[in-house]
Amino acid sequence: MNKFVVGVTGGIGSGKTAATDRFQSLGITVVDADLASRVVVESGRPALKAIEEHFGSGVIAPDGQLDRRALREIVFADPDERKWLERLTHPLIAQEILSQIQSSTSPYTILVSPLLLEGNQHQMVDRILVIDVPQDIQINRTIRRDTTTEAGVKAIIAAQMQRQQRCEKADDIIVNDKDLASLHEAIDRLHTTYLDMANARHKQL
Ligand SMILES: CC(C)(COP(=O)(O)OP(=O)(O)OC[C@H]1O[C@@H](n2cnc3c(N)ncnc32)[C@H](O)[C@@H]1O)[C@@H](O)C(=O)NCCC(=O)NCCS
Ligand SMILES: Nc1ncnc2c1ncn2[C@@H]1O[C@H](COP(=O)(O)OP(=O)(O)OP(=O)(O)O)[C@@H](O)[C@H]1O
Repeated sequence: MNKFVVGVTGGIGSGKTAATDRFQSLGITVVDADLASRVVVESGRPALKAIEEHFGSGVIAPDGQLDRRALREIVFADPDERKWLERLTHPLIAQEILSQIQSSTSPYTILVSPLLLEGNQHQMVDRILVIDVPQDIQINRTIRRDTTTEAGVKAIIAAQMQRQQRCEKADDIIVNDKDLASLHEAIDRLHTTYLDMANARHKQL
């Protein structure tokens, strides 16, 4: 792929969305794996039918849509069920992501994904930016944002790559432990660097 793509990752509640909202306000197209994961299980899609057959009608809401909360409780309590769901949805999510990247016309493109480094998605990116936070901040911010418990957040953290391992794979790291203004300053600096890298790539072509 000749587009310059920056992958942004980090654990749940680390601030990926807060970071990528800033890139978007700078005019950069943001492809979001969490949003792509919703598209592939919309009602009427074959994946939703397969999920209903496997997990039963308890994961389908009265309006026919996926009951995300019900499925979340099952898959983060049982790694085998999570793996089953990932085997079904990850190839579809990858297709959706690739088509969105191909449609991007901004100077470079951001792919934001909680699982960028766990599977194959990192193969779609040229550079990896990790949004890193200490675990106590990660848990507190997620509880404040979602109606969830500390145990619920910890179950998801346990299904994700460990913080140190993630940081070892990063080209760039932002430690998001201060206010949003500090996060924005760090993003603005990286944006200049990424524009230079994307320009250098285009000159080579
Ligand atoms: C289980 C589901 C239905 C729960 O939906 P819900 O709306 O409650 O949560 P949402 O999708 O917004 O995810 C919240 C956060 O949980 C974490 N998370 C989601 N899926 C996974 C997973 N398979 N492994 C580890 N962490 C995950 C991410 O940090 C994500 O940002 C949903 O997360 C899902 O379909 N997951 C499987 C697909 C997947 O792996 N998505 C991750 C992006 S590729
Ligand atoms: N620097 C910051 N200061 C204060 N609050 C912040 C900061 N960064 C993020 N937040 C808040 O913390 C919460 C989690 O951030 P965000 O939603 O961006 O995380 P995320 O990594 O996208 O999470 P998920 O993996 O669940 O999608 C949000 O409510 C966000 O507004």
